[in-house]
Amino acid sequence: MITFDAVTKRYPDGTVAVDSLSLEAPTGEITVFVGPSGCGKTTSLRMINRMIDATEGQILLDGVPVQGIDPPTLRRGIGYVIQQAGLFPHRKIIDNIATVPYLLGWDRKKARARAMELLERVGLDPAFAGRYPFQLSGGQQQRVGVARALAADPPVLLMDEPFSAVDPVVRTSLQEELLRLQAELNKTIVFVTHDIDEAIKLGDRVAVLRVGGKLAQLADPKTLLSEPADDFVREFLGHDRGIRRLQFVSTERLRLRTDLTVKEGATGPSDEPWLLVVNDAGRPLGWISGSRPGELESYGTYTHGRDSMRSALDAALLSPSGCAVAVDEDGKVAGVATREALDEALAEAADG
Ligand SMILES: Nc1ncnc2c1ncn2[C@@H]1O[C@H](COP(=O)(O)OP(=O)(O)OP(=O)(O)O)[C@@H](O)[C@H]1O
Repeated sequence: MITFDAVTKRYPDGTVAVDSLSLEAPTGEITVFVGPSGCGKTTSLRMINRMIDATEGQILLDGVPVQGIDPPTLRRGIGYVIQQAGLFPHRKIIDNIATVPYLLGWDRKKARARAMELLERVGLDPAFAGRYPFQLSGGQQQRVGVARALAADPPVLLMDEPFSAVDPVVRTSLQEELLRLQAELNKTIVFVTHDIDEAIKLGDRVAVLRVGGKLAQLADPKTLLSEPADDFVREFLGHDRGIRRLQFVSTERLRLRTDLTVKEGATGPSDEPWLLVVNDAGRPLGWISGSRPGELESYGTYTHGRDSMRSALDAALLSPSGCAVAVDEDGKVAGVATREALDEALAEAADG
């Protein structure tokens, strides 16, 4: 566990970057620091591995004050990932990943074997091992940055806006990769971002900081969205706070109709305005309407019980029928969530 105990950082010019910050980042969880530019996120993060020293108060690692640990020893147990990966441009990918094991005096063969293992772990082709950073895309470099931080298997990982320099699609896949890795590795992660969506997606706990380095709220994402502590947090969460809350509402209890699907080629007259056509394997092909029986219209799917109500609503909005297609883990149609069913679920979510 990482503990901030009344930590203040005053820079020599008098700027108070962090003001009496007290919070805990529990072991095995992702704690996200989020807030507007200049609110002290990076300063807070860097005080953990002593790249910056606190002016007052203390930071404890499993109860031990970091001030008492010499920085090289401290950093051996703390992986650090930054924006744009910060790879050594003249070193091959494999040697970039093996940087810390080399520093720790591992033999070359063992360090390289570890690097190869990590390359695969972060979802990269082993063939990249012999390339140089400039021969990789930004997203791939970022994965190498994560692999490098994990190389010596540190219990703590500090991540400073690691995904903010890549496009939104790559960013989403990096976020998912991190969550997948974390489910296996259970590191204690402190993650800095200015993007509230990223904070909500990744954080077990989210610390919202305001300019002046003061903690505005520390809560799990669901609580943050439903009970913002004050106007600053409310505003920072943005106007679509309600929609975001749906991310935490399960589709398990969403009522499905199974009488609105027809096999391909078996369509006949129906009283229903829309029917969903499925193939022999039970996968969706498209909607047909009574008014245009020959044409298959687009549809949106969500995985029933696994995806959230936000996904179900998104799926409904992608279908001209206004209904969401519920599929199982194999992509087979489990049923259809009609507007009425979605309405009921939304009313329930608003109550709860
Ligand atoms: N070396 C320094 N000397 C003086 N002031 C500094 C120094 N480094 C940072 N600051 C100031 O401290 C405050 C907090 O900076 P910090 O980089 O921690 O914020 P941040 O929340 O990470 O911002 P951003 O999202 O823009 O990176 C800012 O007002 C910044 O200008």
